[in-house]
Amino acid sequence: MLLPRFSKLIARCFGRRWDLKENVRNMPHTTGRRGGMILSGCCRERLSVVGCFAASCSLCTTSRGSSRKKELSEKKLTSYFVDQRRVRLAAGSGGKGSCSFLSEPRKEWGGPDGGNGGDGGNVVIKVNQQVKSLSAIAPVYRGHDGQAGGSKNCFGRNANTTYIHVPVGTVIKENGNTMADLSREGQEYVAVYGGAGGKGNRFFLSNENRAPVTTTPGEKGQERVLQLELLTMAHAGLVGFPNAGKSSLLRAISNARPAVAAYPFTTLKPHVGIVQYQDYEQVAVADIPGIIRGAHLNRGLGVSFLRHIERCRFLLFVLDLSAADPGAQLRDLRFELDQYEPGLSRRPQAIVANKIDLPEARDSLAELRRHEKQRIIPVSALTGDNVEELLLHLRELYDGYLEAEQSSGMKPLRW
Ligand SMILES: Nc1nc2c(ncn2[C@@H]2O[C@H](COP(=O)(O)OP(=O)(O)OP(=O)(O)O)[C@@H](O)[C@H]2O)c(=O)[nH]1
Ligand SMILES: [Mg+2]
Repeated sequence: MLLPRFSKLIARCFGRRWDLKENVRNMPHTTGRRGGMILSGCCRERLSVVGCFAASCSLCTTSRGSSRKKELSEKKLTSYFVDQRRVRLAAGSGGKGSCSFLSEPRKEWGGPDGGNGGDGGNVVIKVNQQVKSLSAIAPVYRGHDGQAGGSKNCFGRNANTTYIHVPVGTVIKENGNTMADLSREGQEYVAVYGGAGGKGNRFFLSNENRAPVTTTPGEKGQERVLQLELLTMAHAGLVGFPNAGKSSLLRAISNARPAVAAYPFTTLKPHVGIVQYQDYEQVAVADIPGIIRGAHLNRGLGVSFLRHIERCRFLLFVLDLSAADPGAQLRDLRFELDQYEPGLSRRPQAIVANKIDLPEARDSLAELRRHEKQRIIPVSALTGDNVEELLLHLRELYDGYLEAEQSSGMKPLRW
């Protein structure tokens, strides 16, 4: 019996009688087991020292009320944006044919009855609007194999198709050649075909051979290695140097909430914001990570994000009026775009001169206007000054795009 022995010990430690029945719940660090009491090692010490603050003692920490929810590691909090993936695809093989002969009472030579195998499953790449990046794409996909044939002329079941869900705007390439451009919701591309099922011995029955034992195995499924590339789908792309205020501008004109901070390369993945007009037209604007001089040589974030500009129907060059030479910024941006794809900088565009609220901005704007013939829209993403002019110009660009698409018989991209 443990209880009387511990009551004596406790009473000796605290110099007074300890009524166990009343103080069981107040007793420090005790756990019950079949009516008896056991003390943890650290709590035994506590009885003699009075006061245990060992952090490793879970019972003590609980009694001090300091149990906090375990914080998530930084790794778990970070969401990765993946816009490129290489996948190996193998379709399912066909099921093998069966070799069997019917044998029933009074039907000893019932003849061959082995069924054919089922076809292997295809692997299909399908657009799903809920998927936003290629991060969930596995490196290898294997289709299901067809079921083998059975006796009594039972055919094996065809395998189900394996679907790989990708975001809108995924381009499928093989050895650098574009195989498919999935730009509409629900669009599918059969990447690899499953093998045909094998033949059972019933298939080989003929007048010459009344008892064939021949069967064929199922065909192997097709195998391919494909590159998946995600190109952000948007009408307009915000192109500018780091810190020019692209994310701030997207916040000012849409409901998107990309991070804004006073250091370069705050934005590390493209964000798409939707600008809503009163006639229910919606223009998608993409905030592309900052581009610096030499981006085509992989400086800064490199060419990886220039790819996203490729899909934008028109461009909004965002210049920082607080920087030394905004004209040079514009020249560098155009140069980088042309290095990536010749003629990319000549897409329909608007030049947005940001940070007009700053005192030095007026001079920079005048200087910029002197060298640039094109229309320049001065705005302040921070205070919202003159954002209306930008919205009107954006709508003009959008209407121009709709007209161009309709006149060429194409279906314009609508959000
Ligand atoms: N005064 C002023 N500051 C601005 C304006 N627009 C943006 N900023 C500031 O400029 C800094 C950079 O803004 P961001 O919107 O993060 O710039 P960004 O172009 O998205 O930068 P990256 O994501 O690094 O490419 C932030 O401190 C903003 O508060 C503006 O119109 N006026
Ligand atoms: Mg940004």
